[in-house]
Amino acid sequence: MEVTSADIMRDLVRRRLGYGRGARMKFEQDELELIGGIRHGVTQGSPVALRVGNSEWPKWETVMSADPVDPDLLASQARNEALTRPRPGHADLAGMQKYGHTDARPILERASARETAARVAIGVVAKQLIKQALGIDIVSHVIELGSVAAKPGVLPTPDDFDRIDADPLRCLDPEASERMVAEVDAAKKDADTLGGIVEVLAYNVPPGLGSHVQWDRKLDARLATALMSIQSVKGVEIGDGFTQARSRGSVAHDEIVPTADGVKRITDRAGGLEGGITNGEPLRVRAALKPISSLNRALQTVDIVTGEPATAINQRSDVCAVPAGAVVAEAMVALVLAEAAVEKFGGDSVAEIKRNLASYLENLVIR
Ligand SMILES: Cc1cc2nc3c(=O)[nH]c(=O)nc-3n(C[C@H](O)[C@H](O)[C@H](O)COP(=O)(O)O)c2cc1C
Ligand SMILES: C=C(O[C@@H]1CC(C(=O)O)=C[C@@H](OP(=O)(O)O)[C@H]1O)C(=O)O
Repeated sequence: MEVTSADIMRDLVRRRLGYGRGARMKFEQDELELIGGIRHGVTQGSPVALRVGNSEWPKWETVMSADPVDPDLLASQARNEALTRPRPGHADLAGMQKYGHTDARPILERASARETAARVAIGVVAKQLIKQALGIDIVSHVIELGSVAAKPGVLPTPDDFDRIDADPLRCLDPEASERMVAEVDAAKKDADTLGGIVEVLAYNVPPGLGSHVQWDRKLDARLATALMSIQSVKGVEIGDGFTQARSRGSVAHDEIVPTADGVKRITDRAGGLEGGITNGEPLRVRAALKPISSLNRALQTVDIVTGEPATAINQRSDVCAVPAGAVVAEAMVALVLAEAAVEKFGGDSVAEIKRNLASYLENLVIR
């Protein structure tokens, strides 16, 4: 299939955008290198390997050196002070306890959402596969930020893609977006941070991805794991899951009616998934991100070395990373769908997957 560094860079750039990101996003650059598996813009069937460097890395080489370094050199680097005051909400304390460190640096660098650059980059390969072989389009948007919610029930289509990206909060509702900007400004002024909710939709998903037969083959469970693995995600919703839970059965489900050539559902409250299997309706999932845990108004903690009460590590940070979280969520959904598509349709080339898909659709018991 076709995939170029320009395709991958496009999503890497999208991940860095969004109102409320910290200073790092402005001066750091993602440096992409395609290492293997792609030749002249076409995958070869061999594994695809890519590397996403950080243009700021040279400044960190001493601090993060694998081998012992001259203590005088270390001391001359301001950033090298031991980080002994773990931030509530970050991985700092749990990681220090588990791995036996008194310095949070090794924990926070590994836990950092910097890692999501790699997920977004490889997610583009997955997106290209599901687009070229199955015609699937993925779109994401921010539906809540802090206390502001976008108008409910407005679902973006692939035609809205550029409009969403042009919005500072990646929100489809311009009036809500304006209020979200104000909420980010207010949180920043108060030295505080914000979280929010993102929604990802996938269009043209064929019925039959995932399976009800085994817990670990259910596609809703696999999507939930993938989304929950994103830093700061604390809740996942499939379709209207939480609203369904508060409704009666008579208004919670998607009734099925006959059409000229098969059947259709008159609503999509289930988000395109029933029994852990895609049902042919648009796939719709949500992820809730908690507020960033590095606050300028630092929270109470304990200094791990002295045992004394302290205020948490306070360093430059995002006020809100929800729009970036939406782009990462797109990548995770694409990776899960690509895996499920290859399981279901097999094939060693795009043409073969297409043939297998066409034959499956043609032979569906009920269309
Ligand atoms: C795109 C993105 C950017 C983030 N930026 C920050 C940040 O600047 N400061 C921070 O403390 N946490 C940030 N986080 C969240 C932390 O990485 C996360 O809270 C931490 O790794 C602990 O994991 P958990 O929240 O999933 O438990 C960010 C998360 C995402 C998805
Ligand atoms: C570097 C990125 O995000 C980082 C994710 C992150 C965290 O704790 O998750 C904390 C911040 O970095 P630091 O506290 O080290 O300055 C973000 O800038 C990135 O997204 O490329």
